[in-house]
Amino acid sequence: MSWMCARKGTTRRLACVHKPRAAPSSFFSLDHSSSVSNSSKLLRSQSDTMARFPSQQQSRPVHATPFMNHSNTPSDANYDTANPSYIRKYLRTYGLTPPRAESYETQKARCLAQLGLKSTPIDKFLYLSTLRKNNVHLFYRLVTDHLRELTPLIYTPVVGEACQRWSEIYQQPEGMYLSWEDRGNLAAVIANWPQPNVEITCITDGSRILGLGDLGINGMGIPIGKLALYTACAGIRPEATLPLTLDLGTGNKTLREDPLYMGSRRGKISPEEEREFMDELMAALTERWPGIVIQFEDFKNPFPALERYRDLYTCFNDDIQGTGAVILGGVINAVKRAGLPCKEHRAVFLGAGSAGVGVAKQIVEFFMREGMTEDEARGCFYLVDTKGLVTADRGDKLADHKVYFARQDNNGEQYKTLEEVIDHVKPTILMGLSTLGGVFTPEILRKMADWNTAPIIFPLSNPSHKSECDFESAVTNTDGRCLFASGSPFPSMSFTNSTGETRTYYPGQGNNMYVFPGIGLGSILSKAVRVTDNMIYASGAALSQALTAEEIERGLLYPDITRIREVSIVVTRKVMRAAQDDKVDRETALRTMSDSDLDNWIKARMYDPHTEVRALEREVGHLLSSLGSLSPALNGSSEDLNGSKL
Ligand SMILES: NC(=O)c1ccc[n+]([C@@H]2O[C@H](COP(=O)([O-])OP(=O)(O)OC[C@H]3O[C@@H](n4cnc5c(N)ncnc54)[C@H](O)[C@@H]3O)[C@@H](O)[C@H]2O)c1
Ligand SMILES: O=C(O)C[C@H](O)C(=O)O
Ligand SMILES: [Mg+2]
Repeated sequence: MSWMCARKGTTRRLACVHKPRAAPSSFFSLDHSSSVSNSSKLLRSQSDTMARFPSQQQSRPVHATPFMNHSNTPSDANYDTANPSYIRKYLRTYGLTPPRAESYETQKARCLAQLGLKSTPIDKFLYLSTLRKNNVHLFYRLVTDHLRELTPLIYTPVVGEACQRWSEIYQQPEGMYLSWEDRGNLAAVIANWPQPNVEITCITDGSRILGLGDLGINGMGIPIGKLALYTACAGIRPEATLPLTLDLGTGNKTLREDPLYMGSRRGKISPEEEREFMDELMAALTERWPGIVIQFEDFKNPFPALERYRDLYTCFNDDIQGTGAVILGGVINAVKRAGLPCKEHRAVFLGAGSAGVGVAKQIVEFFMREGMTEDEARGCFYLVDTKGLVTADRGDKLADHKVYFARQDNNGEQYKTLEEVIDHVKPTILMGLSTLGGVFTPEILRKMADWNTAPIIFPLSNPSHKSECDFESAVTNTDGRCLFASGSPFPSMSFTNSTGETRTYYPGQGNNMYVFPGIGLGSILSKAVRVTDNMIYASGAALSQALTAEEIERGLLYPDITRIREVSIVVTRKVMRAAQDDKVDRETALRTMSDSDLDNWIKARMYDPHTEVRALEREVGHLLSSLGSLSPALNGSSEDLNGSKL
């Protein structure tokens, strides 16, 4: 599916113009002099893309290695109070932590108690950031064991406030910043990243952070938060992730005038300059880490970059494609529950941006797979932007990505407001991807309930206060009949409907966090040379099938969030199968593996923070026994006091 070629039948190929600038020899006085070279030029073809992968590329290691922090010294995770004494001695941290080797449960109890002492969400966010820095394995043990409670603190909604206040609350380096001023030298700057084996990066330029607008480099919270979920939900090792924020200027004048703002004061660079910068960036990233998966996030206009790079690099755009897939998963289930055939659905989308168009296109694909023609499927969609219903004869120049959905059947009439559009369409599906909190008013919700037995209502804008309506309003104004999913989490609620039945209602969280971890891991493990449309679709379809009987019984549209790690394995497998079907996988030996063997193979490669100390113990044990020097003085076990044997 070509995002920039919205007019049917046209295929616009963008010329790849890349003019690397020579790095001044004095740019950095570092011993790594990998400035942009000829070999880092934008790769031009599939065979070039294949050539990026060394033929002997190793499978990712299953064993644990001591975690290295950003200055390439042993990180504070090596001071884990769960480490038994002989590990502390091996790591030379013996004596530097209190003597007792603690169980995970004890550690977690302390962390949760400390977290409870923090009174505001941002204080909790900062506490967790510091914990991740101080003891990465403990942080992930805590997060994976308390996903429901902690995800909102490290991701949406709290990450939204963290981004708005990033330059005020900044405490420590946690990712990489690349500036327009660094152009020509991006490879040299990237060489500063201390981790040698990066497998995935999440990149933003901060220009559309959630529904909060242009936040410039303050958007760094997003790549950090997303990559934390890659680790927590799909087990990509923390040190294999690179949060990356581009300082390409900001259109946010308030930020530029804020003395604490940590980015450049320039206005946003032009689209042409951005393209030049991105060309160099993509080449530099893949030059250093040939197998890297590149995820674009929260760019204001992400369509040109996706179109330009999708066939050249292993990359995807989470807001267009990840969101499309996750909502596809929820819609497949909602359509089934609503009981209407696809062809009888009419979907109104408030918001015709990256997410709106990305979601609509995935559902078109679903309707087509259910037997409709492309024109019939497309005809079910009514997109609304700031100027009203997107029509072909509206009189303004439509952005390329909207043209595909422009209505031609409006008989010259233009519908300017959401209310006018929904009265005209009487939709069965109402989607919100507009950044306009509360715009699905009680009146609109009641109309949806009048027109439909089971209205599908997905207010998907983030964070919570940008949601087009909250769960309570949707339930109460539809008499509990809506099929609901929101981008940010809402609590479940008890409600008595008009027939006097009281029950608990559970909101769905239609957030791309259900799919991007699996898309990323599937691409890494299959060593995909590209991320294809089938891989994206497969992630959403897999998600729709991942519910248990009990979850279906509870009326859920998405699996319970506490099962997300388990669900990510299935999503990963389906993404890998789609990569195999499309023959973009390089780990071809996996093609003949059975599904259950492949699941086990995936699982064995997932980072599990609970087994890190045990894995380290095994590694040190093997090392010492192979040296024949496993002396009693080096023995020890958890919950022993360590100090007795030196
Ligand atoms: N739930 C998820 O997983 C998920 C994923 C991606 C994006 N989102 C959310 O979706 C929202 C939109 O993201 P995007 O990337 O599409 O942004 P975008 O800027 O590309 O698109 C926003 C769209 O909303 C429209 N809009 C804005 N104000 C409007 C108004 N007053 N009336 C009518 N339309 C209006 C714009 O015209 C545009 O079409 C954000 O809040 C984002 O957080 C959610
Ligand atoms: O970041 C999220 O929570 C989802 C999505 O990518 C967004 O931009 O809102
Ligand atoms: Mg996003």
